[in-house]
Amino acid sequence: LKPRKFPPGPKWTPILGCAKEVYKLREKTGYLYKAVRELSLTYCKETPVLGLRIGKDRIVMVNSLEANKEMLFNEDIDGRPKGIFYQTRTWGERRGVLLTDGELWKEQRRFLIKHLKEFGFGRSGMGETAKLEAEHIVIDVMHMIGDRGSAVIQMHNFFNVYILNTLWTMMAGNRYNPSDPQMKILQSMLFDLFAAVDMVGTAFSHFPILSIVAPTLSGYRNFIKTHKRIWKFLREELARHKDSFQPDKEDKDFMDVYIRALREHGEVNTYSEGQLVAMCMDMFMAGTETTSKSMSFCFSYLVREQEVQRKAQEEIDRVVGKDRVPSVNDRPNMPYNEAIVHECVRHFMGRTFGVPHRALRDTTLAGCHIPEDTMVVSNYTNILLDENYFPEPYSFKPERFLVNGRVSLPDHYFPFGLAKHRCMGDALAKCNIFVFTTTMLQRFSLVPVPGEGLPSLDHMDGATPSAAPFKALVIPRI
Ligand code: HEM
Repeated sequence: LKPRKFPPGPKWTPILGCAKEVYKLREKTGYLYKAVRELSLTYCKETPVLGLRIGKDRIVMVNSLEANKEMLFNEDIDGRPKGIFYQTRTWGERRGVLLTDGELWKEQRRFLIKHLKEFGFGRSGMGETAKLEAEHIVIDVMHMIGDRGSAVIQMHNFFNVYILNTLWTMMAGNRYNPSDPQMKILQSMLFDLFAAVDMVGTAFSHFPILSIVAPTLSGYRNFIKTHKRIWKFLREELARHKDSFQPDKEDKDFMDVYIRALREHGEVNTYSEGQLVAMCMDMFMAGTETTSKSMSFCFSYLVREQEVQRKAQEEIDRVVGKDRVPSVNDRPNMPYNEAIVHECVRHFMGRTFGVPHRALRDTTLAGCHIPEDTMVVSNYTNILLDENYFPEPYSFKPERFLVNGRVSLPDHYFPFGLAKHRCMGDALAKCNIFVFTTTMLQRFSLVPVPGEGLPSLDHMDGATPSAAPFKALVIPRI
């Protein structure tokens, strides 16, 4: 039964809830965020929250700016969802930092941030790592171009491994070559997984019985297969670290720090080897998927909008010149390029939902009753793609973040969340996007492939949306 004063929404039927209506609208519009918008227009004329039930899950979508701020600062809604979808990825237990809450999340998040800083996270070392990766990008692109004068490059997932490397250097002390066969498989499996599930779950999480009676159809089998592959990759990395660990030598990366803590204190409180693997998995997923998909939107628009590209290159040539590579320290002097970073993150987050929260106890939101264990999700579309906040929201206009030639971020721009669960990696994401984009544009121009038209404005739906696959003709400038 729908609880009293629960946010308005479609009627609930036994077992399915309103799954049928959501599914039909999603089929019609092609995207979950558009289905949610249509439902909100129908049922929530006066309330900024939409109440759904899909299978076993009570879900509240938070639509307005004010309601989102209220939700993100409400400590009663500071939990993360529980259940098969969120726990199968960590061996049936609650582990990691992305989808946990309470003491475990608090202690481990603090430990992770504190020690990652030793390896440059959130500090100047981060810019240096990004610069090194950007240099690899230039070498790899030049290699693709060879002596042909230009190359057609598949762009929508081009930056994935370089982005992973900036994080992995700190987490596990190594970088991967984009042509590494194991990394290629892992990245493509992750891409497919994120396209097949939503932020709020997937068929087998709303209807757990499907994981037994229809494991393939419900996506359960694929979910397990992808996770097994990632677990194997991480466990091998851990085994290598344990074998080469030398207690009297300085720690080289976060894995070393954690291994030292386990050797010195044992598996006490919330510390365990499983927790280390789960945190690496969280960082692997949250850290690469989000940034690389923001960059897919960035380059899709840069190829479409040659004028934006020209303005960015003019600023790069003026501030950095051609004799050195751009660095994150150039950011204060390059407002247009910095604004490009914010604009591409806006396009990415405007098409996705926040990481789900969970009501830890009965509470209220926008005057509605939110019972304990309800999933509560920020709907960023209604802020980041709302024309009242961002005029012509579907255009790519870096200028919207510039006031008197300087970057100025409005209060309604918070694509990394707010309050206690705010994204851990925003500084890294912004640094990578800035350094990779400016280095690419300093060295190359990207134009539509002759005869193939402009990159599509469509995009791929999923937990993290991506620009539709596209290619660009890449031509050296220097
Ligand atoms: C463009 C890139 C990114 C965007 C738009 C983004 C956005 C977000 C959002 C909206 C949240 C949820 C906040 C909430 O629950 O209220 C989040 C959480 C999180 N992000 Fe990011 N993120 C990005 C990149 C990264 C990177 C690079 C990392 C890793 C270094 C990362 C790690 C995390 C983690 C661990 C959490 C969970 C935080 C917690 O619950 O304590 N993210 N992110």
